Amino acid sequence: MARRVANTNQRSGAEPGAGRVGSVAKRQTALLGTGVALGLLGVGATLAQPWAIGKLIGAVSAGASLTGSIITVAALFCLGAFFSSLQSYVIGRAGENIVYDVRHGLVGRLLRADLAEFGKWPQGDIITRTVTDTSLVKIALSQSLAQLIISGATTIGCVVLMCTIDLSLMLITLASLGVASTLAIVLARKLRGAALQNRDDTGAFGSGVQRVLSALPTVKASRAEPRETARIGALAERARRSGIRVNAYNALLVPSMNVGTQGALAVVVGAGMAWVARGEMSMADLTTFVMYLFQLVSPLVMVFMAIGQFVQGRAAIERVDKLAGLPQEGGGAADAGQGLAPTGPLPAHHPAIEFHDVRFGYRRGEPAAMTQVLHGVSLSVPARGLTAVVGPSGAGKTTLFQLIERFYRVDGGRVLLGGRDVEGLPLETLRGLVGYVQQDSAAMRGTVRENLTYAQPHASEDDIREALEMAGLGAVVAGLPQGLETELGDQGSGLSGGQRQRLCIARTLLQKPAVMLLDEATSHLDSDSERDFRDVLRRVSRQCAVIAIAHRISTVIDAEKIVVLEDGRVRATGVHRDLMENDALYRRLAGSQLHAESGPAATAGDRARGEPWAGPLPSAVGRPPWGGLNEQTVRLRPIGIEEQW
Ligand SMILES: Nc1ncnc2c1ncn2[C@@H]1O[C@H](COP(=O)(O)OP(=O)(O)OP(=O)(O)O)[C@@H](O)[C@H]1O
Repeated sequence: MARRVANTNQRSGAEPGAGRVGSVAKRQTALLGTGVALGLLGVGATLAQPWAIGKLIGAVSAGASLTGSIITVAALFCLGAFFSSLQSYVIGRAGENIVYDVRHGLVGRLLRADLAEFGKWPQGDIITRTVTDTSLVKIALSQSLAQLIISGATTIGCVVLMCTIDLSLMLITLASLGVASTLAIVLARKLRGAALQNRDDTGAFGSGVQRVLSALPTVKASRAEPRETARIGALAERARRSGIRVNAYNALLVPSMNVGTQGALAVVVGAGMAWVARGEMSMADLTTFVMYLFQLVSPLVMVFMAIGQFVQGRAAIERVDKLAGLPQEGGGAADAGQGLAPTGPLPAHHPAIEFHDVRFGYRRGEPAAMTQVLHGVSLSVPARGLTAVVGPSGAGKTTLFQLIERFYRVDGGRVLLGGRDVEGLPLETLRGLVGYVQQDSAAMRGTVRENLTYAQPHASEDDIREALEMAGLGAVVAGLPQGLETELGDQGSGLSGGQRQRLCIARTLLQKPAVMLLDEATSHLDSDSERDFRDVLRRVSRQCAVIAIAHRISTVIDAEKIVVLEDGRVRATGVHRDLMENDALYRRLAGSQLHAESGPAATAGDRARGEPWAGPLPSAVGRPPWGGLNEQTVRLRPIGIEEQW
């Protein structure tokens, strides 16, 4: 019976991302409020300055004492500067807190994201959203929001005070500014669309760069540098074009306000001077009015700049919210800690792992189309000993492991660990009991020790030494310049493929799992190391259940149980000798391997016998139509090989 309709690990479908950033910003309300309050105090001091200067001019005209007026003006200047710098510090601090909270929360959600959903996102875009967009969120939610409030308050204050000085002059001013403001609002709308496009284009560029950098040796070996440079250049060009559009709207926004305010200034000074000449207005009032108009210009421009920034920031907020809305793993009763969480080894009377009629398919594309991979798989793995899974490429071997780890959920049937459905186990418990060495051994940048103790950060020195020895890596690590403290590069570069693989095996051994999953763990090992590794497997499989996916039948030839998987179905189960007798596919797999292993030996032998080796191909050798070796190439090969041809 098909119990589930979706194979993602999340329970409630896509999670709405909207509002996540907003709720993070709410935590900074107190600090932002303090910043805005300080800013408004600064606004008060600034708005009082023209009034105090008007008083000073009045005192000069009346021949009165100037001391009090001068002290007031100086005090207002100092207070304005003090509040403004304090406001700027407090708002900046709130901004940094916001970006920290957003990034911290986002990384947490990314690491707990459902793998099926996570895999749909280009990694470069994820990085752009996590690093660059979050910076824009900071600017939008702190600086521009505060600027909007403070400059808005200054503008309103100026307008009110100017109205009290001369209402007619103020109406003339507002009419001149109205045209510019309308234009600015239209421009701000266009800016938002352009900013959103530019963020997406920048994300696509980031993805393109990440894609080639993660496969640089392949790019070089395929001589694809010019092609990739052109392809990524085209992405950069798209980002450049949308960036220019953002810039153009930004460039129009502020000058359109400047032109409006300068026009207003010219009209006000002309009309005001005429009224002063007719005795309808005092010079002190006109001076104060013009000073307020000057004070109005800068905050008004700031309001529109802040709108521009906020609009760009909103585009970034939408992008970050969408990423933060990635469905999460777990979330069920078991993960909330209500499930019975077994600790320590699994009960010996239960099989370690059981698959009961498991059906599963990956979903790809939008709308999702399912490719059925497992068609009713049933198997069981004893609590101790080595169980091998063999089968042709694409048969679904790795998929079995992904379902044990609950990276994906089954569409039908059940997967049991120690007699309990993995669905009912908290993920933390499940993944603590199961050690997984992946096909592409995942080593990371960091020291050898950090890599080793990744799953067991507090492992003792004795345990580390034992795990290294068991994985056959003791001598290798001892020979490294700084031993365990030797730094490895990205993806563990600095070690050979085989050493990286053994490092990952040692890491899993250190975890002392109840079930150990080894996905082609010996593919990088040479014959001697493989023989040693078989001893390791023997030793480990006495302690726990070991399930090994093996392309090399020789690694698992003495396994207690071998499962042959073909096209997502269990085709046969047994020990090596039985399968050799009874299963044609197994015989073929084992046979082709023996053949493959004897091939290179013959070649090496031929070379060792000192057969003539013709060296590099002459440049005149033509390229056959299918791109492989041609007749001349064959003739250039050593005699032993030529005979084989
Ligand atoms: N993340 C994925 N999304 C979609 N399809 C997938 C995904 N991973 C694997 N598949 C498909 O599922 C099928 C089984 O893949 P799986 O990796 O389990 O095979 P395998 O037997 O381990 O192969 P190999 O021996 O080559 O590693 C393949 O056809 C593969 O294309």
